Amino acid sequence: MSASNRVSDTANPSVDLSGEEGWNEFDAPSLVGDSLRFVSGEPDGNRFRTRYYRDAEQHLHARIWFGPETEGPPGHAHGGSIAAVMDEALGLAAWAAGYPIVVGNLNVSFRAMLPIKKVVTLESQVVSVEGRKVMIHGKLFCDEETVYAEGQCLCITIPGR
Ligand SMILES: CCCCCCCCCCCCCC(=O)SCCNC(=O)CCNC(=O)[C@H](O)C(C)(C)COP(=O)(O)OP(=O)(O)OC[C@H]1O[C@@H](n2cnc3c(N)ncnc32)[C@H](O)[C@@H]1OP(=O)(O)O
Repeated sequence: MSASNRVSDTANPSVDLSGEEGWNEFDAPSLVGDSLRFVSGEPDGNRFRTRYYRDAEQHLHARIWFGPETEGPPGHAHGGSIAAVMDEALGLAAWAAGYPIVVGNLNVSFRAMLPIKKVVTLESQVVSVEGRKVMIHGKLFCDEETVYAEGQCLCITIPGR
């Protein structure tokens, strides 16, 4: 990487994470404290910037900026960065729906390369609850034609929460 690229990568761009009409901002830290620091801990940083919302049906959505420090393949997000976002957001979706969980199993399908320095949308849905097993599905996309990743997340409720 050239020195000039490095300079532009460390600049602090302003990023628009605003939601859609009908979405209400969701105060995730008030629910789960510091547990979101790994992905969401640096709101002005160059890795991820995230903002969570819920719609009228209480489904969790997010606007997520994949910054230059998420890079894997040149110009595109590292698969692990996408998996980390899925882990946090789909786990949080279960918590937001009232299930205190940890993630037991997470499958991520990488459908298209995700350009860095781009804001994408995550949507999620609780698809089933059987005993302690809560299944959440989600996808990362920028429009109907462009889905970057899909996730299926099996969450297991933890006792005493
Ligand atoms: C402490 C929390 C603080 C706040 C956190 C805020 C989070 C914020 C948002 C989150 C962001 C971050 C999110 C994160 O990063 S969470 C961090 C990453 N996840 C972990 O570290 C979890 C590690 N694993 C465990 O702790 C245990 O294995 C758990 C608790 C998951 C289950 O062990 P436990 O001994 O308790 O239960 P059990 O073994 O009797 O199983 C019970 C049932 O579940 C089924 N099963 C279990 N595992 C799997 C599996 N892998 N695939 C398929 N099925 C599985 C099992 O068959 C059984 O089903 P059934 O036989 O009844 O039908």
